[in-house]
Amino acid sequence: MIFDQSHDYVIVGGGSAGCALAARLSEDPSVDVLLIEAGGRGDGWVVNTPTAGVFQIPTTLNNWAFETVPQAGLDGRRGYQPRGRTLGGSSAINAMVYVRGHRADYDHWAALGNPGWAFDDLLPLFIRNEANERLGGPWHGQDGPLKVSDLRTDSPLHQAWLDAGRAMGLKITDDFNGPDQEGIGVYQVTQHQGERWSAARAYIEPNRQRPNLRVITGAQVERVLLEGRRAVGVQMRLGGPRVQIEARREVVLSAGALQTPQLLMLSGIGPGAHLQDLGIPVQHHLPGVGENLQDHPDFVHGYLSESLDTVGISLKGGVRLAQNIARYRRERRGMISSNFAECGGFLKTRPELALPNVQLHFVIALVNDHARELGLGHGLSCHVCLLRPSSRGSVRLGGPRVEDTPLIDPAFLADPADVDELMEGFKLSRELMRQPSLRAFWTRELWQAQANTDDEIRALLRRRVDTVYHPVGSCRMGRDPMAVVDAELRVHGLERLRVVDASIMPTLIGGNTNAPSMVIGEKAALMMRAAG
Ligand SMILES: Cc1cc2nc3c(=O)[nH]c(=O)nc-3n(C[C@H](O)[C@H](O)[C@H](O)COP(=O)(O)OP(=O)(O)OC[C@H]3O[C@@H](n4cnc5c(N)ncnc54)[C@H](O)[C@@H]3O)c2cc1C
Repeated sequence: MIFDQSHDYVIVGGGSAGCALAARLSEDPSVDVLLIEAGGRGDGWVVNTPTAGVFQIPTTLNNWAFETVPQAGLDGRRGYQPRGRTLGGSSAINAMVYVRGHRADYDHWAALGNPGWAFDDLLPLFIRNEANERLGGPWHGQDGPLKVSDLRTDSPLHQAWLDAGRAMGLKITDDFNGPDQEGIGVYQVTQHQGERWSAARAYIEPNRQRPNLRVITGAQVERVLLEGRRAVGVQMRLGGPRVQIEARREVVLSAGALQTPQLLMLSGIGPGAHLQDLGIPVQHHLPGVGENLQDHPDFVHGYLSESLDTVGISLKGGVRLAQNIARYRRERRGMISSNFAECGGFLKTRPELALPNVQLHFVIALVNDHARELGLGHGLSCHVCLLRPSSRGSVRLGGPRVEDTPLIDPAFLADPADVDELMEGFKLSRELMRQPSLRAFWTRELWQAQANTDDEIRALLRRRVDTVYHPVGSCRMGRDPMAVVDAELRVHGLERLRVVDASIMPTLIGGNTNAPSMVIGEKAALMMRAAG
Protein backbone atom coordinates (compact mmCIF):
# COMPACT_ATOMS: atom_id res chain seq x y z
CA MET A 1 0.00 0.00 0.00
CA ILE A 2 1.28 3.50 -0.76
CA PHE A 3 0.64 6.02 1.99
CA ASP A 4 0.55 9.81 1.91
CA GLN A 5 1.63 10.16 5.56
CA SER A 6 2.84 7.93 8.34
CA HIS A 7 2.46 8.15 12.13
CA ASP A 8 2.88 5.77 15.03
CA TYR A 9 -0.69 6.12 16.30
CA VAL A 10 -3.63 7.27 14.22
CA ILE A 11 -6.69 8.23 16.28
CA VAL A 12 -9.99 8.75 14.47
CA GLY A 13 -12.34 11.19 16.19
CA GLY A 14 -11.31 14.15 18.35
CA GLY A 15 -14.05 13.84 20.97
CA SER A 16 -13.99 13.29 24.72
CA ALA A 17 -12.07 10.02 24.55
CA GLY A 18 -9.97 10.76 21.44
CA CYS A 19 -8.62 14.07 22.81
CA ALA A 20 -7.70 12.47 26.14
CA LEU A 21 -5.97 9.59 24.40
CA ALA A 22 -4.04 11.78 21.95
CA ALA A 23 -2.77 14.05 24.71
CA ARG A 24 -1.70 11.25 27.00
CA LEU A 25 0.01 9.21 24.26
CA SER A 26 1.92 12.23 23.00
CA GLU A 27 3.35 12.89 26.47
CA ASP A 28 5.96 10.38 25.32
CA PRO A 29 8.15 12.39 22.93
CA SER A 30 9.39 9.23 21.25
CA VAL A 31 6.02 8.44 19.64
CA ASP A 32 4.16 10.47 17.09
CA VAL A 33 0.40 10.78 17.21
CA LEU A 34 -2.12 11.91 14.64
CA LEU A 35 -5.64 12.90 15.71
CA ILE A 36 -8.18 13.16 12.89
CA GLU A 37 -11.45 15.02 13.42
CA ALA A 38 -14.24 15.41 10.87
CA GLY A 39 -15.48 18.71 12.29
CA GLY A 40 -13.81 22.06 12.91
CA ARG A 41 -11.53 23.38 15.64
CA GLY A 42 -14.27 23.92 18.24
CA ASP A 43 -12.65 26.98 19.76
CA GLY A 44 -15.13 29.75 18.97
CA TRP A 45 -17.29 31.74 21.37
CA VAL A 46 -20.37 29.65 20.60
CA VAL A 47 -18.61 26.62 22.05
CA ASN A 48 -16.97 28.42 24.93
CA THR A 49 -19.89 30.58 26.13
CA PRO A 50 -22.19 28.26 28.06
CA THR A 51 -25.61 29.66 27.12
CA ALA A 52 -24.55 30.23 23.50
CA GLY A 53 -23.55 26.58 23.31
CA VAL A 54 -27.15 25.50 23.61
CA PHE A 55 -27.84 26.79 20.08
CA GLN A 56 -25.72 23.92 18.83
CA ILE A 57 -28.10 21.28 20.17
CA PRO A 58 -31.11 21.86 17.90
CA THR A 59 -29.02 22.85 14.84
CA THR A 60 -26.24 21.44 12.68
CA LEU A 61 -23.70 23.86 14.12
CA ASN A 62 -20.83 21.59 15.27
CA ASN A 63 -23.45 18.83 15.42
CA TRP A 64 -24.14 15.74 13.32
CA ALA A 65 -27.81 16.06 14.37
CA PHE A 66 -28.76 12.45 13.61
CA GLU A 67 -32.22 10.97 13.82
CA THR A 68 -33.10 7.48 14.95
CA VAL A 69 -35.13 5.00 12.98
CA PRO A 70 -38.85 5.05 13.92
CA GLN A 71 -39.15 3.81 17.49
CA ALA A 72 -41.93 1.30 18.06
CA GLY A 73 -41.76 2.04 21.81
CA LEU A 74 -42.30 5.74 21.13
CA ASP A 75 -45.47 5.42 19.04
CA GLY A 76 -43.39 5.17 15.88
CA ARG A 77 -41.68 8.54 16.34
CA ARG A 78 -38.09 9.15 15.25
CA GLY A 79 -35.84 10.26 18.08
CA TYR A 80 -33.19 12.95 17.82
CA GLN A 81 -29.47 12.21 18.36
CA PRO A 82 -27.27 15.29 18.49
CA ARG A 83 -23.55 14.43 18.49
CA GLY A 84 -20.60 16.80 18.53
CA ARG A 85 -18.93 17.38 15.17
CA THR A 86 -15.87 19.38 16.11
CA LEU A 87 -12.66 19.03 18.04
CA GLY A 88 -13.87 18.22 21.56
CA GLY A 89 -16.68 16.11 20.09
CA SER A 90 -19.83 15.95 22.15
CA SER A 91 -18.06 17.68 25.05
CA ALA A 92 -18.17 20.83 22.90
CA ILE A 93 -21.96 20.80 22.63
CA ASN A 94 -23.01 19.05 25.83
CA ALA A 95 -24.65 20.37 28.99
CA MET A 96 -21.36 20.37 30.94
CA VAL A 97 -22.76 18.37 33.87
CA TYR A 98 -19.82 16.74 35.65
CA VAL A 99 -20.83 13.27 36.81
CA ARG A 100 -18.85 10.04 36.89
CA GLY A 101 -21.59 7.48 37.43
CA HIS A 102 -22.09 4.98 40.22
CA ARG A 103 -19.25 2.81 41.43
CA ALA A 104 -21.47 -0.28 41.11
CA ASP A 105 -21.64 0.21 37.34
CA TYR A 106 -17.88 -0.09 36.92
CA ASP A 107 -17.69 -2.99 39.36
CA HIS A 108 -20.32 -4.64 37.18
CA TRP A 109 -18.13 -4.16 34.07
CA ALA A 110 -15.27 -5.89 35.86
CA ALA A 111 -17.57 -8.68 37.04
CA LEU A 112 -18.62 -9.26 33.42
CA GLY A 113 -15.02 -10.35 32.74
CA ASN A 114 -13.20 -7.07 32.16
CA PRO A 115 -10.28 -6.92 34.59
CA GLY A 116 -8.99 -3.44 35.37
CA TRP A 117 -12.37 -1.71 34.95
CA ALA A 118 -13.69 -1.82 38.53
CA PHE A 119 -14.38 1.53 40.19
CA ASP A 120 -11.30 1.32 42.39
CA ASP A 121 -9.20 0.80 39.24
CA LEU A 122 -10.74 3.86 37.57
CA LEU A 123 -10.93 6.27 40.52
CA PRO A 124 -7.25 7.29 40.18
CA LEU A 125 -7.95 8.08 36.52
CA PHE A 126 -11.00 10.20 37.33
CA ILE A 127 -8.78 12.05 39.81
CA ARG A 128 -5.97 12.41 37.27
CA ASN A 129 -8.46 13.76 34.71
CA GLU A 130 -9.93 16.41 37.01
CA ALA A 131 -9.06 19.91 38.17
CA ASN A 132 -11.85 20.58 40.64
CA GLU A 133 -11.87 24.13 41.95
CA ARG A 134 -13.68 23.26 45.22
CA LEU A 135 -13.29 19.57 46.02
CA GLY A 136 -10.08 17.68 46.71
CA GLY A 137 -8.89 14.28 47.89
CA PRO A 138 -9.64 11.49 48.44
CA TRP A 139 -12.40 11.65 45.82
CA HIS A 140 -11.35 14.54 43.60
CA GLY A 141 -8.36 15.78 41.65
CA GLN A 142 -7.22 19.38 41.45
CA ASP A 143 -4.33 19.19 38.99
CA GLY A 144 -5.79 17.41 35.96
CA PRO A 145 -6.60 18.91 32.57
CA LEU A 146 -10.41 18.92 32.95
CA LYS A 147 -11.56 22.02 34.82
CA VAL A 148 -14.58 21.37 37.03
CA SER A 149 -16.28 24.14 38.95
CA ASP A 150 -19.40 25.23 40.76
CA LEU A 151 -21.89 27.22 38.74
CA ARG A 152 -21.45 31.00 38.76
CA THR A 153 -25.11 31.79 38.08
CA ASP A 154 -26.25 32.82 41.60
CA SER A 155 -29.74 31.61 40.76
CA PRO A 156 -32.46 31.58 43.45
CA LEU A 157 -33.73 28.43 41.78
CA HIS A 158 -30.88 26.46 43.37
CA GLN A 159 -32.23 27.09 46.85
CA ALA A 160 -35.77 26.35 45.70
CA TRP A 161 -34.60 23.02 44.27
CA LEU A 162 -32.81 22.03 47.45
CA ASP A 163 -35.75 23.13 49.62
CA ALA A 164 -38.10 21.02 47.52
CA GLY A 165 -35.85 18.01 48.07
CA ARG A 166 -35.78 18.66 51.81
CA ALA A 167 -39.55 19.01 51.91
CA MET A 168 -39.82 15.51 50.44
CA GLY A 169 -37.27 14.10 52.88
CA LEU A 170 -34.72 13.41 50.13
CA LYS A 171 -30.99 13.43 50.77
CA ILE A 172 -29.23 16.65 49.87
CA THR A 173 -25.71 16.47 48.50
CA ASP A 174 -23.04 18.94 47.45
CA ASP A 175 -21.07 16.26 45.60
CA PHE A 176 -22.58 13.70 43.23
CA ASN A 177 -19.12 12.20 42.73
CA GLY A 178 -18.21 11.44 46.32
CA PRO A 179 -18.81 8.28 48.33
CA ASP A 180 -22.62 8.44 47.93
CA GLN A 181 -24.22 9.47 44.65
CA GLU A 182 -27.79 9.54 45.93
CA GLY A 183 -29.52 12.84 46.58
CA ILE A 184 -30.64 16.19 45.27
CA GLY A 185 -28.16 18.96 44.55
CA VAL A 186 -26.67 21.56 42.24
CA TYR A 187 -24.41 20.11 39.56
CA GLN A 188 -20.76 20.91 39.21
CA VAL A 189 -19.88 21.71 35.62
CA THR A 190 -16.97 21.29 33.22
CA GLN A 191 -16.23 25.00 33.17
CA HIS A 192 -13.42 27.33 34.11
CA GLN A 193 -14.20 30.88 35.16
CA GLY A 194 -17.59 30.68 33.52
CA GLU A 195 -16.43 29.19 30.20
CA ARG A 196 -16.96 25.68 28.82
CA TRP A 197 -14.02 23.33 29.25
CA SER A 198 -14.35 20.84 26.41
CA ALA A 199 -12.04 17.87 25.90
CA ALA A 200 -10.21 19.93 23.26
CA ARG A 201 -9.62 22.74 25.70
CA ALA A 202 -8.55 20.32 28.41
CA TYR A 203 -6.29 18.06 26.40
CA ILE A 204 -5.40 19.50 23.00
CA GLU A 205 -5.07 23.28 23.29
CA PRO A 206 -2.41 23.18 26.04
CA ASN A 207 -0.36 20.71 23.99
CA ARG A 208 -0.55 22.27 20.54
CA GLN A 209 3.16 23.01 20.61
CA ARG A 210 4.15 19.34 20.93
CA PRO A 211 6.02 18.37 17.75
CA ASN A 212 4.82 14.78 18.08
CA LEU A 213 1.08 15.63 18.21
CA ARG A 214 -0.55 16.46 14.92
CA VAL A 215 -4.24 17.35 14.76
CA ILE A 216 -6.14 17.45 11.48
CA THR A 217 -9.65 18.90 11.46
CA GLY A 218 -12.18 18.87 8.63
CA ALA A 219 -11.16 15.34 7.59
CA GLN A 220 -13.66 12.51 7.59
CA VAL A 221 -12.22 9.03 7.80
CA GLU A 222 -13.92 6.62 5.42
CA ARG A 223 -12.48 3.32 6.51
CA VAL A 224 -9.71 1.45 8.27
CA LEU A 225 -7.14 -0.10 5.94
CA LEU A 226 -6.38 -3.74 6.64
CA GLU A 227 -3.64 -6.04 5.45
CA GLY A 228 -4.94 -9.47 6.31
CA ARG A 229 -5.83 -9.35 10.01
CA ARG A 230 -3.73 -6.29 10.70
CA ALA A 231 -4.88 -2.64 10.67
CA VAL A 232 -2.24 -0.62 8.84
CA GLY A 233 -3.86 2.79 8.45
CA VAL A 234 -6.94 4.75 7.47
CA GLN A 235 -8.38 6.33 4.38
CA MET A 236 -9.88 9.78 4.74
CA ARG A 237 -11.18 12.67 2.74
CA LEU A 238 -9.49 15.97 3.32
CA GLY A 239 -11.66 18.41 1.44
CA GLY A 240 -11.78 16.80 -2.03
CA PRO A 241 -8.95 14.28 -2.37
CA ARG A 242 -8.65 10.89 -0.69
CA VAL A 243 -5.64 10.49 1.54
CA GLN A 244 -4.21 7.28 2.97
CA ILE A 245 -2.43 7.47 6.30
CA GLU A 246 -0.22 4.77 7.68
CA ALA A 247 -0.34 3.78 11.35
CA ARG A 248 3.00 2.24 12.18
CA ARG A 249 1.82 1.01 15.56
CA GLU A 250 -1.97 1.19 15.89
CA VAL A 251 -5.21 2.58 14.53
CA VAL A 252 -7.66 3.73 17.20
CA LEU A 253 -11.33 4.44 16.54
CA SER A 254 -12.75 7.13 18.85
CA ALA A 255 -15.62 8.30 16.67
CA GLY A 256 -18.27 7.80 19.35
CA ALA A 257 -20.99 5.23 20.01
CA LEU A 258 -22.79 5.89 16.72
CA GLN A 259 -19.91 6.37 14.29
CA THR A 260 -17.26 3.96 15.57
CA PRO A 261 -19.45 0.95 14.69
CA GLN A 262 -20.26 2.69 11.40
CA LEU A 263 -16.54 2.94 10.57
CA LEU A 264 -15.86 -0.66 11.55
CA MET A 265 -18.67 -1.87 9.31
CA LEU A 266 -17.58 0.37 6.41
CA SER A 267 -14.18 -1.32 6.79
CA GLY A 268 -15.74 -4.77 6.43
CA ILE A 269 -15.63 -5.52 10.16
CA GLY A 270 -19.02 -6.45 11.56
CA PRO A 271 -22.03 -8.73 11.07
CA GLY A 272 -21.21 -10.51 7.81
CA ALA A 273 -24.73 -10.82 6.42
CA HIS A 274 -25.47 -7.12 6.95
CA LEU A 275 -22.23 -6.12 5.20
CA GLN A 276 -22.92 -8.45 2.30
CA ASP A 277 -26.40 -6.95 1.89
CA LEU A 278 -24.69 -3.62 1.25
CA GLY A 279 -22.04 -5.07 -1.04
CA ILE A 280 -19.22 -4.47 1.44
CA PRO A 281 -16.57 -7.21 1.30
CA VAL A 282 -16.42 -8.94 4.69
CA GLN A 283 -12.89 -8.64 6.08
CA HIS A 284 -13.75 -9.93 9.52
CA HIS A 285 -17.12 -11.26 10.65
CA LEU A 286 -17.69 -9.76 14.10
CA PRO A 287 -21.40 -10.05 14.90
CA GLY A 288 -21.44 -7.74 17.94
CA VAL A 289 -20.42 -4.60 16.04
CA GLY A 290 -23.32 -2.14 16.33
CA GLU A 291 -25.32 -4.38 18.71
CA ASN A 292 -26.05 -3.59 22.37
CA LEU A 293 -26.76 0.12 21.81
CA GLN A 294 -28.10 1.60 25.05
CA ASP A 295 -29.21 5.09 25.93
CA HIS A 296 -31.01 6.78 28.82
CA PRO A 297 -34.71 7.24 27.96
CA ASP A 298 -35.76 10.65 29.21
CA PHE A 299 -39.01 12.48 29.85
CA VAL A 300 -39.18 16.26 30.29
CA HIS A 301 -41.82 17.91 32.48
CA GLY A 302 -42.62 21.40 31.16
CA TYR A 303 -43.81 24.45 33.13
CA LEU A 304 -44.73 28.02 32.27
CA SER A 305 -43.16 30.64 34.48
CA GLU A 306 -43.20 34.38 34.91
CA SER A 307 -39.88 34.46 36.70
CA LEU A 308 -37.11 36.38 34.99
CA ASP A 309 -34.67 34.04 36.72
CA THR A 310 -35.59 31.60 33.98
CA VAL A 311 -34.34 31.94 30.40
CA GLY A 312 -37.10 32.78 27.94
CA ILE A 313 -38.23 35.02 25.14
CA SER A 314 -39.92 38.21 26.38
CA LEU A 315 -39.43 41.98 26.41
CA LYS A 316 -38.52 42.09 30.11
CA GLY A 317 -36.42 38.98 29.67
CA GLY A 318 -34.59 40.71 26.81
CA VAL A 319 -33.62 43.61 29.06
CA ARG A 320 -32.47 41.16 31.71
CA LEU A 321 -30.50 39.24 29.09
CA ALA A 322 -28.73 42.39 27.93
CA GLN A 323 -27.74 43.12 31.55
CA ASN A 324 -26.52 39.57 31.91
CA ILE A 325 -24.45 39.76 28.74
CA ALA A 326 -22.76 42.88 30.11
CA ARG A 327 -22.15 41.14 33.41
CA TYR A 328 -20.73 38.08 31.69
CA ARG A 329 -18.33 40.26 29.71
CA ARG A 330 -17.14 41.90 32.93
CA GLU A 331 -17.11 38.98 35.38
CA ARG A 332 -17.82 35.73 33.51
CA ARG A 333 -20.71 35.24 35.95
CA GLY A 334 -24.51 35.24 35.92
CA MET A 335 -27.09 33.73 33.60
CA ILE A 336 -24.81 33.58 30.53
CA SER A 337 -22.56 31.14 32.36
CA SER A 338 -25.53 28.78 32.84
CA ASN A 339 -25.39 25.24 31.54
CA PHE A 340 -29.23 25.31 31.72
CA ALA A 341 -29.36 21.90 33.47
CA GLU A 342 -28.16 23.53 36.68
CA CYS A 343 -29.59 21.21 39.32
CA GLY A 344 -30.43 17.56 39.52
CA GLY A 345 -30.40 14.41 41.49
CA PHE A 346 -29.99 10.66 41.63
CA LEU A 347 -32.96 9.02 43.26
CA LYS A 348 -34.43 5.62 44.05
CA THR A 349 -38.01 5.33 42.94
CA ARG A 350 -38.51 2.61 45.58
CA PRO A 351 -36.69 2.60 48.91
CA GLU A 352 -35.70 -1.05 48.66
CA LEU A 353 -33.57 -0.47 45.54
CA ALA A 354 -29.81 -0.89 45.98
CA LEU A 355 -28.91 2.00 43.65
CA PRO A 356 -30.51 5.23 42.43
CA ASN A 357 -32.40 4.24 39.28
CA VAL A 358 -33.40 7.67 37.94
CA GLN A 359 -31.53 10.92 37.34
CA LEU A 360 -33.10 14.38 37.24
CA HIS A 361 -31.92 17.44 35.34
CA PHE A 362 -33.69 20.63 36.46
CA VAL A 363 -33.46 23.17 33.65
CA ILE A 364 -33.97 26.94 33.99
CA ALA A 365 -35.79 27.15 30.65
CA LEU A 366 -38.62 25.39 28.90
CA VAL A 367 -37.21 22.47 26.88
CA ASN A 368 -39.58 21.28 24.18
CA ASP A 369 -38.28 18.71 21.69
CA HIS A 370 -34.58 19.39 22.42
CA ALA A 371 -35.16 23.16 22.04
CA ARG A 372 -36.19 22.53 18.42
CA GLU A 373 -39.57 24.06 19.35
CA LEU A 374 -39.34 27.52 20.81
CA GLY A 375 -42.22 29.67 22.03
CA LEU A 376 -42.68 33.11 23.52
CA GLY A 377 -42.50 33.44 27.29
CA HIS A 378 -40.57 31.85 30.12
CA GLY A 379 -40.54 28.41 31.61
CA LEU A 380 -38.83 25.64 33.51
CA SER A 381 -38.25 21.96 32.88
CA CYS A 382 -37.42 18.87 34.83
CA HIS A 383 -35.93 15.89 33.01
CA VAL A 384 -36.24 12.44 34.48
CA CYS A 385 -34.32 9.58 32.89
CA LEU A 386 -34.03 5.89 33.57
CA LEU A 387 -30.44 5.03 34.42
CA ARG A 388 -30.31 1.33 33.60
CA PRO A 389 -32.91 0.53 30.96
CA SER A 390 -33.41 -3.09 29.89
CA SER A 391 -34.01 -2.23 26.22
CA ARG A 392 -31.14 -2.87 23.80
CA GLY A 393 -30.89 -1.43 20.32
CA SER A 394 -28.38 -1.30 17.48
CA VAL A 395 -26.47 0.80 14.96
CA ARG A 396 -26.51 -0.42 11.36
CA LEU A 397 -25.21 1.07 8.15
CA GLY A 398 -27.60 3.19 6.15
CA GLY A 399 -25.48 2.61 3.06
CA PRO A 400 -21.96 1.67 1.96
CA ARG A 401 -20.47 5.21 2.17
CA VAL A 402 -19.50 7.21 5.22
CA GLU A 403 -21.92 9.97 4.17
CA ASP A 404 -24.83 7.54 4.48
CA THR A 405 -26.39 8.29 7.86
CA PRO A 406 -26.26 5.22 10.08
CA LEU A 407 -29.50 3.53 11.09
CA ILE A 408 -29.65 4.31 14.79
CA ASP A 409 -32.08 2.27 16.85
CA PRO A 410 -31.86 2.87 20.61
CA ALA A 411 -35.04 0.74 21.00
CA PHE A 412 -36.39 3.19 23.55
CA LEU A 413 -39.07 1.70 25.80
CA ALA A 414 -39.02 -1.54 23.79
CA ASP A 415 -39.12 -3.42 27.08
CA PRO A 416 -42.39 -2.60 28.90
CA ALA A 417 -40.50 -2.84 32.21
CA ASP A 418 -38.69 0.37 31.21
CA VAL A 419 -42.00 2.21 30.85
CA ASP A 420 -43.17 1.16 34.28
CA GLU A 421 -39.89 2.07 35.95
CA LEU A 422 -39.77 5.43 34.21
CA MET A 423 -43.36 6.01 35.29
CA GLU A 424 -42.21 5.78 38.91
CA GLY A 425 -39.59 8.42 38.13
CA PHE A 426 -42.23 10.55 36.46
CA LYS A 427 -44.38 10.52 39.59
CA LEU A 428 -41.45 11.26 41.89
CA SER A 429 -40.16 14.16 39.83
CA ARG A 430 -43.62 15.64 39.39
CA GLU A 431 -44.11 15.57 43.14
CA LEU A 432 -40.78 17.33 43.63
CA MET A 433 -41.72 20.05 41.16
CA ARG A 434 -45.01 20.57 43.05
CA GLN A 435 -43.29 21.32 46.37
CA PRO A 436 -44.01 24.91 47.53
CA SER A 437 -40.49 26.25 46.97
CA LEU A 438 -40.57 25.27 43.29
CA ARG A 439 -44.32 25.79 42.86
CA ALA A 440 -43.63 29.49 43.55
CA PHE A 441 -41.64 29.66 40.29
CA TRP A 442 -44.19 28.26 37.86
CA THR A 443 -47.68 29.18 36.80
CA ARG A 444 -48.83 26.15 34.82
CA GLU A 445 -47.91 22.53 34.21
CA LEU A 446 -47.82 21.78 30.49
CA TRP A 447 -48.14 18.47 28.64
CA GLN A 448 -47.93 16.36 31.79
CA ALA A 449 -50.89 18.11 33.44
CA GLN A 450 -53.53 15.76 32.05
CA ALA A 451 -51.64 12.52 32.74
CA ASN A 452 -52.96 11.16 36.01
CA THR A 453 -53.81 7.48 35.74
CA ASP A 454 -51.04 4.97 35.11
CA ASP A 455 -52.34 4.35 31.61
CA GLU A 456 -52.34 8.07 30.86
CA ILE A 457 -48.77 8.39 32.12
CA ARG A 458 -47.59 5.39 30.09
CA ALA A 459 -49.19 6.88 26.98
CA LEU A 460 -47.58 10.26 27.65
CA LEU A 461 -44.17 8.66 28.07
CA ARG A 462 -44.51 6.89 24.73
CA ARG A 463 -45.59 10.20 23.18
CA ARG A 464 -42.72 12.30 24.54
CA VAL A 465 -39.71 10.26 25.73
CA ASP A 466 -36.41 10.68 23.87
CA THR A 467 -32.69 10.66 24.56
CA VAL A 468 -30.81 12.56 27.25
CA TYR A 469 -27.78 12.13 24.95
CA HIS A 470 -25.90 9.15 26.37
CA PRO A 471 -25.69 6.44 23.68
CA VAL A 472 -23.09 3.79 24.58
CA GLY A 473 -22.32 0.11 24.22
CA SER A 474 -22.31 -0.48 20.45
CA CYS A 475 -18.76 -1.96 20.43
CA ARG A 476 -18.99 -3.66 23.76
CA MET A 477 -15.99 -4.79 25.74
CA GLY A 478 -16.04 -8.43 26.87
CA ARG A 479 -14.98 -11.99 26.17
CA ASP A 480 -18.03 -13.64 24.65
CA PRO A 481 -18.75 -14.03 20.92
CA MET A 482 -20.84 -10.84 20.81
CA ALA A 483 -18.13 -8.70 22.40
CA VAL A 484 -16.24 -6.40 20.01
CA VAL A 485 -13.16 -5.49 22.06
CA ASP A 486 -11.29 -7.13 24.90
CA ALA A 487 -10.52 -5.49 28.24
CA GLU A 488 -7.50 -3.79 26.62
CA LEU A 489 -9.89 -2.37 24.01
CA ARG A 490 -8.32 -4.37 21.14
CA VAL A 491 -10.78 -5.46 18.48
CA HIS A 492 -11.28 -9.22 18.77
CA GLY A 493 -9.63 -11.21 16.04
CA LEU A 494 -7.63 -8.32 14.54
CA GLU A 495 -4.23 -6.79 15.26
CA ARG A 496 -3.27 -3.18 15.88
CA LEU A 497 -6.85 -1.93 16.03
CA ARG A 498 -8.51 -0.55 19.15
CA VAL A 499 -11.78 1.17 19.99
CA VAL A 500 -11.54 3.91 22.60
CA ASP A 501 -14.79 5.78 23.28
CA ALA A 502 -18.23 5.42 24.85
CA SER A 503 -19.08 2.55 22.52
CA ILE A 504 -16.96 0.12 24.56
CA MET A 505 -19.11 0.38 27.69
CA PRO A 506 -20.67 -3.03 28.25
CA THR A 507 -23.61 -1.46 30.09
CA LEU A 508 -24.81 2.09 30.61
CA ILE A 509 -23.53 3.83 33.66
CA GLY A 510 -25.84 5.56 36.12
CA GLY A 511 -24.93 9.10 35.13
CA ASN A 512 -23.68 11.39 32.39
CA THR A 513 -21.05 10.02 30.06
CA ASN A 514 -18.52 12.76 29.26
CA ALA A 515 -16.02 12.31 32.11
CA PRO A 516 -16.33 8.51 31.83
CA SER A 517 -15.47 8.75 28.11
CA MET A 518 -12.39 10.84 28.92
CA VAL A 519 -11.39 8.26 31.50
CA ILE A 520 -11.72 5.53 28.86
CA GLY A 521 -9.20 7.59 26.84
CA GLU A 522 -6.95 7.96 29.90
CA LYS A 523 -7.03 4.23 30.57
CA ALA A 524 -6.40 3.30 26.96
CA ALA A 525 -3.31 5.52 26.94
CA LEU A 526 -1.90 3.70 29.96
CA MET A 527 -2.58 0.29 28.41
CA MET A 528 -1.13 1.29 25.02
CA ARG A 529 2.00 2.74 26.57
CA ALA A 530 2.46 -0.42 28.60
CA ALA A 531 2.04 -2.49 25.42
CA GLY A 532 4.79 -0.39 23.80
C1 LIG B 1 -26.45 17.53 23.61
C2 LIG B 1 -25.61 16.68 24.53
C3 LIG B 1 -25.62 16.95 25.91
C4 LIG B 1 -24.83 16.17 26.77
N1 LIG B 1 -24.72 16.54 28.08
C5 LIG B 1 -23.80 15.92 28.86
C6 LIG B 1 -23.49 16.42 30.14
O1 LIG B 1 -24.02 17.46 30.58
N2 LIG B 1 -22.56 15.77 30.89
C7 LIG B 1 -21.95 14.63 30.44
O2 LIG B 1 -21.14 14.05 31.18
N3 LIG B 1 -22.23 14.13 29.22
C8 LIG B 1 -23.09 14.78 28.40
N4 LIG B 1 -23.31 14.34 27.13
C9 LIG B 1 -22.67 13.08 26.71
C10 LIG B 1 -21.16 13.19 26.47
O3 LIG B 1 -20.80 14.46 25.99
C11 LIG B 1 -20.74 12.08 25.49
O4 LIG B 1 -21.14 10.83 26.00
C12 LIG B 1 -19.25 12.03 25.28
O5 LIG B 1 -18.77 13.29 24.84
C13 LIG B 1 -18.92 10.93 24.26
O6 LIG B 1 -17.54 10.90 24.03
P1 LIG B 1 -16.93 10.04 22.82
O7 LIG B 1 -15.48 10.27 22.86
O8 LIG B 1 -17.44 8.65 22.93
O9 LIG B 1 -17.57 10.64 21.49
P2 LIG B 1 -17.64 12.14 20.96
O10 LIG B 1 -17.22 13.11 22.01
O11 LIG B 1 -19.00 12.31 20.40
O12 LIG B 1 -16.53 12.19 19.83
C14 LIG B 1 -16.57 11.55 18.60
C15 LIG B 1 -15.85 12.41 17.59
O13 LIG B 1 -15.58 11.65 16.41
C16 LIG B 1 -15.78 12.48 15.29
N5 LIG B 1 -16.02 11.61 14.13
C17 LIG B 1 -17.09 10.82 13.92
N6 LIG B 1 -16.96 10.16 12.77
C18 LIG B 1 -15.78 10.52 12.24
C19 LIG B 1 -15.08 10.18 11.05
N7 LIG B 1 -15.58 9.30 10.17
N8 LIG B 1 -13.87 10.76 10.79
C20 LIG B 1 -13.34 11.64 11.68
N9 LIG B 1 -13.97 12.01 12.82
C21 LIG B 1 -15.17 11.45 13.10
C22 LIG B 1 -16.95 13.35 15.69
O14 LIG B 1 -17.04 14.50 14.88
C23 LIG B 1 -16.64 13.63 17.14
O15 LIG B 1 -15.86 14.78 17.30
C24 LIG B 1 -24.08 15.08 26.25
C25 LIG B 1 -24.08 14.82 24.88
C26 LIG B 1 -24.82 15.62 24.02
C27 LIG B 1 -24.78 15.32 22.55
